[in-house]
Amino acid sequence: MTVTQRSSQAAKSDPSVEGTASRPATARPKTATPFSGRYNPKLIKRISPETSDKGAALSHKQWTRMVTIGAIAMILYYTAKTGQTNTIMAKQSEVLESKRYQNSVCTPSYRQDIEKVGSKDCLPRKCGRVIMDDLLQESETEAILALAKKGLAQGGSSGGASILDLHSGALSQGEAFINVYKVYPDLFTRSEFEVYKSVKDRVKAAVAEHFGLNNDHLFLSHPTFFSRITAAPAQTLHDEYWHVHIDKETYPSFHYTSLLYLTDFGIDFQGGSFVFVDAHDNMNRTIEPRMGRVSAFTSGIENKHHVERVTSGIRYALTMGFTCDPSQAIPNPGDDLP
Ligand SMILES: O=C(O)CCC(=O)C(=O)O
Ligand SMILES: [Fe+2]
Repeated sequence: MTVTQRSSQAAKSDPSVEGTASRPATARPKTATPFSGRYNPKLIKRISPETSDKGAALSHKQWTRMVTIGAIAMILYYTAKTGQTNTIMAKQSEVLESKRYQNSVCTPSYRQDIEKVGSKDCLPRKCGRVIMDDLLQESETEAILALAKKGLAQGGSSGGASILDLHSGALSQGEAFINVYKVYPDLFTRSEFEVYKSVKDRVKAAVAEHFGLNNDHLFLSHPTFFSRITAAPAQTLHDEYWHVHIDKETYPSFHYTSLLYLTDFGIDFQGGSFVFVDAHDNMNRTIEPRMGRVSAFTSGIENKHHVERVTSGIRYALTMGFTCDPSQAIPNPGDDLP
């Protein structure tokens, strides 16, 4: 699947989201045919208000009122039921020409945690989230996807979610994990590790730049892993990726989380959107995965999120965690190759 094959449709409506416009991935052919019924604008001039409702059981005005009341009632019903409304921060079908971001206030405990374990140069200028579509080249993303596919093909969870951690070697197999380096010591090449390191370095520098950190005081941390998600039913708790969570609680060393998407929502898989669950304004903010799209966010309570269940196809992504705590830093995989 190449970038140009992806469909296009740009949308940006959340006023709290900042950043630049996007461009459609490709031009979508105009397929809409004019509506030929009585509300076709071309017909309006020919229908006078006096004659337009002649013979109708309900007048135009009454219909409009009924439809409006019905729509309001439905919106109120769903909002009251879930308490949340939804907006899309980045659609799969749009290409962000530069970063799109949303700032938020850091909680005191998040800042205190960084102050306790790391440099003050690792404190964010602001908390929040950012999405970038132009950080990596298509060839790099393709190489990373090929690496992920090759590694994950050697194992695989019996449920819907498999992981491959190139740092520890953990690879899902059945209902447990194997160490891929023990079972397949020569699986990955030096050049594969090099492209992985180069992508990681670029993402890390972009995280440092966006949040206003000194990159030398930010470190890659555990767990950093590839995920492959299918619609297969979960067999163990490891397969239940869809729960709402806070990364700082799930992965205590994380201060910043980044995600690199390797396949496309709506094309390679259905479902599987990433959703920020914002309590301050009862809003769910969705990022639709797009190949090569990078998102990053501060890992505290301000960025509660979950992944929607994948309903078909295969979703590949790379989760990379960054910490301010030098004692939690992990080395690059392949550094010990002869
Ligand atoms: O794959 C994603 O989009 C997010 C994964 C996630 O939330 C996590 O690994 O903590
Ligand atoms: Fe997460």
